[in-house]
Amino acid sequence: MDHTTSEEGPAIRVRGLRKDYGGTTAVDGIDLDIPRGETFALLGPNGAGKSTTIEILEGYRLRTAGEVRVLGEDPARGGLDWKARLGIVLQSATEPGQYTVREQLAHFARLYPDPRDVDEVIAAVGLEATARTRISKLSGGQRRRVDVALGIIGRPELLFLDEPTTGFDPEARREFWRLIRSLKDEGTTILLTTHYLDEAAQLGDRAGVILGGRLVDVAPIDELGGAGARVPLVRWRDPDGTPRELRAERPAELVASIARSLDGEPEGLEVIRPSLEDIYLDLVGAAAADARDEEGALA
Ligand SMILES: Nc1ncnc2c1ncn2[C@@H]1O[C@H](COP(=O)(O)OP(=O)(O)OP(=O)(O)O)[C@@H](O)[C@H]1O
Repeated sequence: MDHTTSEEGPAIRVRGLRKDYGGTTAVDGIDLDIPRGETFALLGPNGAGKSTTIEILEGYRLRTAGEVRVLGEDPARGGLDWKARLGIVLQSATEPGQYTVREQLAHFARLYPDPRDVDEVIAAVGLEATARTRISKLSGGQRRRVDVALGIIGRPELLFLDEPTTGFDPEARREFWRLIRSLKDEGTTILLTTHYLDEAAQLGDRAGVILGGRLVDVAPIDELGGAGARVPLVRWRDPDGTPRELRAERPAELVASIARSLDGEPEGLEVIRPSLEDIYLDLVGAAAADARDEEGALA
């Protein structure tokens, strides 16, 4: 289904967003635009402010300050028509009720104007074998699939996924990725938080790294951390055992010159291409060091 609507502007527009919980500032001045049709991965360590941000966008939490538009509406005032255009998978799992998987989905499907077919959704999340099982009898990972199914049953224009695959086994995670790609192909805009960097790399068009309530980087997935972050690292040991490492744009040339200078095979040779996880950890480490320097300067 084509989700293009006559509305102008991005799916999500955030300016100067702030959220204080008593004396704690959880979100500290975020600016972000997410165009329609994009899959955006919000990354950051525990307590960084991801869920708070996403819950404000969903209309679940009120902001302290800033401007927010989600599908053209202020989430603090969004009505039922607006809510029906969103799909939400919260971080905390569904309360297991009396109902079977199929009953629960059929019930929720009736709340939306143009729901997906219940059996199609059950198949998409791989719950055919447990469709007639009470949710309370499912495993943690199976319940999480029910959460995802409930998030997409209403054919949302914008889907929020807060750590959707926590508790999934590797095969289920791959099935879930296929499902998300098919939603993406239909034009669904997706905002995802995850601690699995491979998931962000697989699904995200762009990612943002949030730390201490601030966005410290926003970029296309394969440009996160800047060009320098992707330069391969060559490691080896000198004949006396001293560990050596150098970054090299052209690692083959460097390895050849090391081999020539040693007149043989370098000990412990490794050429490492930084993964998204390495780049993310470097970014978070560098931003935490900057924050400590700032605090030190103010003290
Ligand atoms: N209801 C609340 N009352 C008070 N403080 C809160 C509340 N919810 C979150 N916080 C605080 O706000 C900060 C951001 O929390 P948030 O849940 O948004 O982080 P997160 O990035 O989603 O973390 P995680 O990866 O662990 O889910 C944390 O310091 C947290 O302790």
